Amino acid sequence: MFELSKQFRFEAAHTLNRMIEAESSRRIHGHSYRAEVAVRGRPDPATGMIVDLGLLERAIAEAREALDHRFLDEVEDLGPATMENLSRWIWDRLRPSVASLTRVTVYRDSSGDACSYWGDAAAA
Ligand SMILES: Nc1nc2c(c(=O)[nH]1)N=C([C@H](O)[C@H](O)COP(=O)(O)OP(=O)(O)OP(=O)(O)O)CN2
Ligand SMILES: [Zn+2]
Repeated sequence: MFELSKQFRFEAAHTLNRMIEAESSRRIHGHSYRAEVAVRGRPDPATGMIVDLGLLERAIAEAREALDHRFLDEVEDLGPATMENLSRWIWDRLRPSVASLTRVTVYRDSSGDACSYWGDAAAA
């Protein structure tokens, strides 16, 4: 079994309703995010690839375009702009074109935060 992954970065603003640090979180503020998209499988003997990284890059480019330099509160279907919802949102966007998708991880390196999503089936 192999895991192949690709990362991308995006900068975005959001607000958040929280029980702690409530006032500063409700103000519009921004973060630098890094996301990692992973597929698992065995390479096709003919191509030597699980999936062509170029196809992964195309799928990522569409998702990145919808997130980078955006106000995340306005991104359709995202809900509250948490790392949990971002990882699920990226999963939902990529899954139709990347069948072997197994994990999406969103990082906020400046604060050491990370959140991974393996799809709802993984919870069962
Ligand atoms: N379970 C979660 N908890 C929190 C999330 C989240 O996505 N999931 N997000 C936040 C906020 O985005 C908050 O703004 C982060 O605050 P903090 O870690 O204090 O980061 P800073 O904005 O202070 O740091 P920067 O280095 O400027 O990014 C909170 N909780
Ligand atoms: Zn924030």
